[in-house]
Amino acid sequence: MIQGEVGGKLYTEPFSKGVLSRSLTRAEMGPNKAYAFASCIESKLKKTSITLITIDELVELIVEDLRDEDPEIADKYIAWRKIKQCNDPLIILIGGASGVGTSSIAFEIANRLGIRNMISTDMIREVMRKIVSKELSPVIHESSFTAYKGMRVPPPPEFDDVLAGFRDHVDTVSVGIDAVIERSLKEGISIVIEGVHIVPGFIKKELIEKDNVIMFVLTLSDKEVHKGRFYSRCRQMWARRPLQRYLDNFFAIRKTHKYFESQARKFDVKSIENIDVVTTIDYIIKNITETYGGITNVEKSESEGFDDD
Ligand SMILES: Nc1ncnc2c1ncn2[C@@H]1O[C@H](COP(=O)(O)OP(=O)(O)O)[C@@H](O)[C@H]1O
Ligand SMILES: O=C(O)[C@@H](COP(=O)(O)O)OP(=O)(O)O
Repeated sequence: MIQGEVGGKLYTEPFSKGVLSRSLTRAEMGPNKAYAFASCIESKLKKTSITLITIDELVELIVEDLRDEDPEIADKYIAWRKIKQCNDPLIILIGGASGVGTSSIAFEIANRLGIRNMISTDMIREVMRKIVSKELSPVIHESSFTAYKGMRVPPPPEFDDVLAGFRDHVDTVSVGIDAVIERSLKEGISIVIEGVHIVPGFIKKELIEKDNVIMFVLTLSDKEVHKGRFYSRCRQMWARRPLQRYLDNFFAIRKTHKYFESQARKFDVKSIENIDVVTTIDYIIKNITETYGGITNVEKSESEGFDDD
């Protein structure tokens, strides 16, 4: 039996190969290998006369064997456990101009960390559009990069139209994003929020200053690579968004991209060139472990938003 602790209370449960292999896949071990490894750990436990082992002792045993099997996976497993053991819910914000890959990366990060809640800011905006009429806020009824077309009073000539519209659009949607963050903190739910509206400088200061609210910005400095992402996105069978619209507005989208870069610098938000998915994910996980993983060390329960493994 395994002995763990939740909120100061001890509990015991049988060893499960399924639970352990799921944790190992979070550390990027292939599913078959993970199941085989978990079976070896089970046999090892059966061979000893120990009938009760604490979670910490079990983890020590796993890490020892993992180090022999694959040191890189051992490090990833340790990093993942560190994040999972923190007391507070984790709010991960991933922003970037349209097409840079925020939804793809957010999905992978949520998977890796076992976070079951994820929302795109496009969805938050869609709810807001039902509440706020086009007459009242024309900008949020546009895309972020065409928002300038909805501005009732055009910006003074010294301002860039696209960026003035973008800022207005993001500022409005940020009210909804703040609400999702506040609710997640109140309920103790970990969540990944992603999209073009996650812009440094726009989320409420008191929220973004929390250690467990962590923002990243994705970039693609090569504009041809960026353009290519719209082609690959629109090739997917289920994609319903017309390629031409993004190509026609590509110049405006690049302006917002530049704005993301400068805001990230100004507000000291980590920005990552999203060239290779694995590199981007590893960077984000490493960063979260370093900035947040070392804070507290109380076992998390399932209700706090992570998968129970
Ligand atoms: N690191 C990456 N390497 C290669 N392709 C990527 C990467 N990140 C995203 N993509 C692809 O680029 C396209 C746009 O990504 P998506 O996540 O939809 O962007 P966004 O949500 O920022 O608009 C998708 O087809 C996606 O599969
Ligand atoms: O407003 C915008 O910039 C895009 C963001 O979506 P992503 O490209 O980031 O998914 O939404 P759209 O109006 O094109 O549906």
